[in-house]
Amino acid sequence: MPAAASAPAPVSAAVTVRVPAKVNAQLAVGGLRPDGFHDLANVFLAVGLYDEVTAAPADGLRITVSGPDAAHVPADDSNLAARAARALAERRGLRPDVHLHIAKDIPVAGGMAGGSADAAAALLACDTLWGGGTPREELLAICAELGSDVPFNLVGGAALGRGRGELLEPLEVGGTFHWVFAVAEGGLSTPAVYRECDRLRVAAGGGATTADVPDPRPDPALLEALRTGDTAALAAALTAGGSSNDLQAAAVSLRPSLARTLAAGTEAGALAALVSGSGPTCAFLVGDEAAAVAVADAMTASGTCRTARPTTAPAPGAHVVRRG
Ligand SMILES: C[C@@](CO)(OP(=O)(O)O)[C@H](O)COP(=O)(O)OP(=O)(O)OC[C@H]1O[C@@H](n2ccc(N)nc2=O)[C@H](O)[C@@H]1O
Ligand SMILES: Nc1ncnc2c1ncn2[C@@H]1O[C@H](COP(=O)(O)OP(=O)(O)O)[C@@H](O)[C@H]1O
Repeated sequence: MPAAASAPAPVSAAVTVRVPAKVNAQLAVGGLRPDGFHDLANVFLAVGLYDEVTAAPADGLRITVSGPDAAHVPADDSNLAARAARALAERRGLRPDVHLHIAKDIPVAGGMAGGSADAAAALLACDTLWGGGTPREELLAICAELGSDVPFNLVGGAALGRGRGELLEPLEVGGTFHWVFAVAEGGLSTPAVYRECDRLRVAAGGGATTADVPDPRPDPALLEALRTGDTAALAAALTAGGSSNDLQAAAVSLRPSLARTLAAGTEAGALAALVSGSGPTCAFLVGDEAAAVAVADAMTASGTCRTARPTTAPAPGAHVVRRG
């Protein structure tokens, strides 16, 4: 293999990409696969909490992080943004000479795909800094190698994720939905929550593998509610059969205090309450902006979360917001 070249003369001094968090409107979890992943029907919805990743030319690869949760984000090679820059540089035969600064606003280890978001943003920022031109399909393939959620963070909006979540079909959304996110103190480990889901299934008398668990399927009523922008219908679909999130029971089992957080949101007037992905962030669907502010205030006052953030969905995927 030829030696890696220095990065081409950058098109600008720095490129900043904004990238959204996500909530899983539905997370149907199939059985444990031989490769350690679970097949999913993952209805991703990008929400308006954002990280920004700035890529600037440097000698070697450097990571810095700012924001209230910065201390909980690794600033070394294990950072998903660093892994994204290395993966792209390797494909393009370049040295990963880049300083990545992550301005972090997405809760860390909160079930909102913050690390995946930074990986997608770093990929787009580096590609733009290094002259662009990597085909979208290739960027998506690199995203899928970095993690199951990363392709969705690149595309944003709403999408159905099949396979382990990386095989995306865009979904139509017919309106704006209002949400409040109750951010917990401390995170939950995604693999630990999947393991707990398997453990609970076995304890309930079933098995946990693909042979025992039915194929995960998207709920047609939930997809229709998204398509028509119908908040009441979405609330009904989110709570049908308890929760549209198959990881919710596992997250609550590992963090029993989440039951109180969910109840506090319902008491405050939320139309639906669910754990966001693997948690521990809890997501509350509300009717409008005024209700979002009221529920966020009530959640903060309830003492059942660290902070509460009102926002809307869908949000756009990773996109360049500044150059130079
Ligand atoms: C649960 C979800 C829901 O969108 O996200 P979070 O709520 O954590 O953000 C995702 O499935 C998380 O995706 P992501 O965080 O990208 O996971 P990956 O890095 O690909 O995998 C980390 C680990 O999670 C487990 N995993 C992940 C995806 C999947 N379909 N099945 C799994 O069992 C495996 O143990 C895997 O080793
Ligand atoms: N850029 C990053 N931002 C946040 N966490 C990161 C990042 N890179 C690696 N991590 C690691 O990934 C773990 C999961 O973080 P995150 O993606 O925010 O949560 P989740 O998988 O629950 O959505 C963190 O505990 C952290 O150690």
